[in-house]
Amino acid sequence: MIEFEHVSKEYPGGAIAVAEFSCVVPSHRTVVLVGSSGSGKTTLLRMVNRMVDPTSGRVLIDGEDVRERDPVELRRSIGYVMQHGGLLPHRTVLDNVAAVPLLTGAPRRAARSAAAGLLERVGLDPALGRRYPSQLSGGQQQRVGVARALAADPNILLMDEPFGAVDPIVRRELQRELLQLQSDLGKTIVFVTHDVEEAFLVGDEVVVLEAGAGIAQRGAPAEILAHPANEFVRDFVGADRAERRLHAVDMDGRTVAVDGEGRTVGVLEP
Ligand SMILES: Nc1ncnc2c1ncn2[C@@H]1O[C@H](COP(=O)(O)OP(=O)(O)OP(=O)(O)O)[C@@H](O)[C@H]1O
Repeated sequence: MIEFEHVSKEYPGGAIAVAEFSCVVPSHRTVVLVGSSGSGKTTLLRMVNRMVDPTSGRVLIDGEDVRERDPVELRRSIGYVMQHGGLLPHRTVLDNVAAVPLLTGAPRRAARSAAAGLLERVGLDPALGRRYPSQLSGGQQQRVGVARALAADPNILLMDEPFGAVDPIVRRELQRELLQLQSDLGKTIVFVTHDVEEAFLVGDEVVVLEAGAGIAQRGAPAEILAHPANEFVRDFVGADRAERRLHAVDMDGRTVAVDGEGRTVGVLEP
């Protein structure tokens, strides 16, 4: 479990990125922080692995203040996936995935064979392990980023716009694969995105942020869509958009769902 307790962050120069943010991320759940650019999402994420220390307030992991932990050891114990993969360009894919286990003393052979297994787990041919990151597509690089984050078998995964740099079709595939992975592995995931559709797809819970990481609403996707807390959330999640407004139409004994633009989007199960 991760707890943010009244955390604030003022950067040198006076930018208040986060103001008094409190939130609990339950173990084995995916909580998505969604908000527009500059709302403080990355700052919050980086407080968990101490890449950013809050100006005030605390972040606790399983009850322990992260400031009690050694930052390097803490970072190695938490998986972190960045938008552009963050892979080391001069290391092979396999060595990128094995990097943290090697740093923490795993034998080379075991680390590499575990890394090959992780490549398969994220849907890549282990033969790609011999290539360098620049010899992979954007989607493949993101998969390597996920494999690398999983390599130390962390309980916590931090994902910062992990699929932001790939085309929409690959993005959809990666999102689905993450859901599958999560149903197998049950990590505690904090996922940052500015894309509401992505937030609703991958999140067990979604936290909609305003400027300064103010919580506009927090809840399951269905709760937020059904009962947006205010105009800001209603607008942000597009609750009134035509494709979200479905109605039922009888069609020869079956009921089909039709959206606000008249498009048939599915059949309701009896
Ligand atoms: N190192 C820094 N020094 C000064 N100001 C910063 C620093 N990092 C972030 N900020 C400011 O803090 C605010 C929040 O930034 P943050 O990156 O956390 O937002 P975000 O929601 O992740 O944005 P994006 O979606 O654009 O990545 C912004 O106004 C940003 O300019």
